[in-house]
Amino acid sequence: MTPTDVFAPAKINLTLHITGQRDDGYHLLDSLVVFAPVGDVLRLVPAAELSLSLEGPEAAGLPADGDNLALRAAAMVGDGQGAAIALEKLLPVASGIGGGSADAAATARAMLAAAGALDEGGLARAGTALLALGADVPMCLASRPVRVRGIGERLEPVNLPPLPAVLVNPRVPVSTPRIFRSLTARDNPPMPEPLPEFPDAEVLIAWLKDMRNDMEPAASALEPMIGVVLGELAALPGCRLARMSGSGATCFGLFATMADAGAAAAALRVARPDWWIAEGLLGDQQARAMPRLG
Ligand SMILES: C[C@@](CO)(OP(=O)(O)O)[C@H](O)COP(=O)(O)OP(=O)(O)OC[C@H]1O[C@@H](n2ccc(N)nc2=O)[C@H](O)[C@@H]1O
Ligand SMILES: Nc1ncnc2c1ncn2[C@@H]1O[C@H](COP(=O)(O)OP(=O)(O)O)[C@@H](O)[C@H]1O
Repeated sequence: MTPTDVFAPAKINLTLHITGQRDDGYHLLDSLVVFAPVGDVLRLVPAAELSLSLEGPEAAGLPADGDNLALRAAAMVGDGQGAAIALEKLLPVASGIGGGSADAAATARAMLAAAGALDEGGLARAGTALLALGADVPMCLASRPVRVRGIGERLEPVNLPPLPAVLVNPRVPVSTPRIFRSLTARDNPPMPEPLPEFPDAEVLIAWLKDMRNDMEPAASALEPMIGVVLGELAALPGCRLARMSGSGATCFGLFATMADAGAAAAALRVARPDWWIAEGLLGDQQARAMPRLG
């Protein structure tokens, strides 16, 4: 293995319909998922054994041992290969944007690449195995716009126009199982089948307004700060839609242009210096930086 840098982009659930529950308690989803140009960065260097070091502004409190999802993924797909993994943690933890799953997926891609197995078959096998680490891992392995069903293992690529967005986390960690447990309805309608065509961002945003995140009411009830974030995002000039991602607390605002999104993010940074705020084009394949191999 030569030193390898990989990008682990944030996952955004543009929609998150909870459509049922399996006998084992896991919930069935129907979710439109895109990836953001903001994410964690990992460097893998050849070594005799697997090890992990953590750095970056969001690393505090993360496990650096065998509980870390990056290390667990490396052990599961690495076929005995060693690697010194340096994780620069830039995404807030437990925030509805799948940072741990993204780290696991990015590490797995790098290990597969090193083993010469970064192909459709290798990725599919890794997705099946790594579902045990988190229902978000298969979608993070895809790292492109997808419609996600099942508990997170059924993926269908979709073509979406890139969406100018502002991401906001009010620094309230949210436990995913806790929000799932507190849902009052678990049999909500899915998205339409098939999905319509989305010729541009305006059409997509108009359609998204009729869709939902079914975890948003329960999460906002447990963490009222989520409602505050949604209100402040919606009030920013040019914001077309404000919604929560995943089980929260990160929310996104969608805008017509990146100029609007940038101005909104700048204004919010002044008003809310303690919040985690990022802007960028969601689902922009040009901005996708993974894997940067070699
Ligand atoms: C809600 C979503 C939407 O993308 O995102 P996040 O909020 O985590 O980002 C995911 O489904 C979360 O996936 P992930 O965070 O990987 O969940 P896991 O670690 O597999 O599961 C944590 C717990 O959430 C519950 N869980 C998870 C996924 C699912 N489809 N149904 C569930 O009921 C289970 O109680 C499980 O024990
Ligand atoms: N590399 C990692 N990055 C983030 N969280 C991790 C990682 N490894 C293990 N975890 C654990 O996984 C849990 C979920 O974290 P995360 O993936 O950030 O949540 P979410 O999907 O809600 O954004 C946290 O409790 C955290 O301690």
